Amino acid sequence: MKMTIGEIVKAINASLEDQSDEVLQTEVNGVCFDTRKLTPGQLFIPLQGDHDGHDFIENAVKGGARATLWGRDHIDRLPVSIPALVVDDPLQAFQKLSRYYLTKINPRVIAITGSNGKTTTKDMIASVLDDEFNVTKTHDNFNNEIGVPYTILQMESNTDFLVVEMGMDRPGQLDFLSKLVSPDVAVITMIGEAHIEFFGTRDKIADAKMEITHGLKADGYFIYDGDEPLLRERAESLDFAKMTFGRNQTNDVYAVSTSDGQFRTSFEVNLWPDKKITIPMMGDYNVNNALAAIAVGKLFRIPEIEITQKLAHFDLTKNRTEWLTGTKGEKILSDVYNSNPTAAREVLTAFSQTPVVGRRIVVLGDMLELGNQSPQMHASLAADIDSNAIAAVYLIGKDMQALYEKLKPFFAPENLHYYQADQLQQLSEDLKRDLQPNDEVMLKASHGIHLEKIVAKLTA
Ligand SMILES: CC(=O)N[C@H]1[C@@H](OP(=O)(O)OP(=O)(O)OC[C@H]2O[C@@H](n3ccc(=O)[nH]c3=O)[C@H](O)[C@@H]2O)O[C@H](CO)[C@@H](O)[C@@H]1O[C@H](C)C(=O)N[C@@H](C)C(=O)N[C@H](CCC(=O)N[C@@H](CCC[C@@H](N)C(=O)O)C(=O)O)C(=O)O
Ligand SMILES: Nc1ncnc2c1ncn2[C@@H]1O[C@H](COP(=O)(O)OP(=O)(O)OP(=O)(O)O)[C@@H](O)[C@H]1O
Ligand SMILES: C[C@@H](N)C(=O)N[C@H](C)C(=O)O
Repeated sequence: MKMTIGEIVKAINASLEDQSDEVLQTEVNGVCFDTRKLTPGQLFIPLQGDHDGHDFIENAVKGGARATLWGRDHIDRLPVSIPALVVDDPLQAFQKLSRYYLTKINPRVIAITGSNGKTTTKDMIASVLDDEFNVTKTHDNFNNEIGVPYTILQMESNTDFLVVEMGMDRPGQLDFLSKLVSPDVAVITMIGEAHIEFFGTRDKIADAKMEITHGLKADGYFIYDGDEPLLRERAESLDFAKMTFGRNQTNDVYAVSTSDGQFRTSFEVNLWPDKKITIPMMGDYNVNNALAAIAVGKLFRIPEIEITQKLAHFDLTKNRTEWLTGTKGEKILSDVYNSNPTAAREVLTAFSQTPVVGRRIVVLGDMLELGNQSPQMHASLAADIDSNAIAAVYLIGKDMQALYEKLKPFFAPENLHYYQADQLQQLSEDLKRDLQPNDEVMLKASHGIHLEKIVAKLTA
């Protein structure tokens, strides 16, 4: 992104003391809200976290910030060494600037949400489009009221498509994000139980997910999991053009056959009979993510051969069904970015079918934000852990105790381990000790449990 300070001042209606041409014509080359990642020439945006971003202005200046937004309630500490664009609320100004920039660049916008599969589907869609078009996509998991404006402001001036992931954990959030980006295409991958603590039922999660259509352009497309009744019944009342994907043959795009592999999954799709499509990852559920990407590719007339090739090779964001090798040579399936019952069940099913020379070992951490249903939801995973397929289980977190109790009758004590949430270090040491070169170990937990620290130790 390149904009002059004068353009930014106008776009967000900021106050600026020094209105000299020299200042107004100064160009910034990006935005940053974390001085630890700031590069010279950027506009610093002080946001509120546990600390106040305004407290890091000296770091911003040292880091080469060319200008900064500045909250009016901090006017007593107005910086003088770099232009300070004074606004009522830096976050709202950040969002307003992103809206202005989006309108200026005017790409086609594909917005993706869903309880699971957002990041994977986003990566697949971006890959399918990026030969024919200039694509900017969400990086990492930057999918909320900060992450989406940040993604918008990453666009270059020649961006044709913005492929943006949208997350939510409260009603109203997707309404805001959808109206911020005015998508040409809105995609819902599926409805699970993520963040059900704040909704109570999957029905209410579906209502919140449907908010992604609130900003959809009148001639836009709504693409969704047609096998999900909660989405089908809500889509019926919408006037938008629609495309469905899934396994039922009533869908516009459906998988005809699938074959699961450890490192790749193949399937055929109704659009191109007898043509095998391969994705470089395990998990039958990822076929659905690929079907959504195929629907988008078809919508924008990407040739079938190109869609197939791009799905076979795309850069999946880390910590999602990612195979790694441990220091002893053991195979590690790292799926540690987040977890919820549907996602955990899907990965356990896929992992239990992988070919293995040694033992299959499962490491599961708490699934957060499930509310008062959480213990039962944790215990329910016992149905997906077959002691004939899984040799040993390691569980960590308060609610994983419910699963631990459920599994006791099926595993010898030496093969069933339970750890309190603050015993991550002990779990790590025990796994380091117990894992053997021929083992395969899968790890999955909510972000807040930080199993990525264990993956780092096992692969260091
Ligand atoms: C505001 C901010 O930057 N927060 C990030 C910060 O949090 P923290 O409270 O630790 O900030 P600090 O108190 O340290 O600092 C305050 C600000 O000052 C900046 N700063 C600090 C030190 C310094 O030396 N220089 C500085 O400039 C600092 O950058 C702050 O701005 O750090 C955390 C750890 O890195 C970040 O996690 C935190 O990021 C917040 C959470 C955030 O929203 N980041 C977005 C870019 C984002 O999209 N993050 C996603 C997570 C999104 C998510 O959880 N999505 C959910 C659903 C959506 C729910 C939504 N309501 C929500 O809660 O987010 C999902 O299910 O996907 C990500 O990173 O994964
Ligand atoms: N279509 C799907 N159906 C069910 N589970 C899925 C699906 N796609 C992915 N998953 C599971 O969800 C995990 C996270 O995938 P991904 O990061 O793509 O989803 P996400 O919606 O971005 O998740 P989060 O909101 O936690 O970032 C995967 O590793 C897998 O366990
Ligand atoms: C940050 C919050 N929206 C989130 O993603 N919570 C999950 C459940 C976690 O922290 O693991």
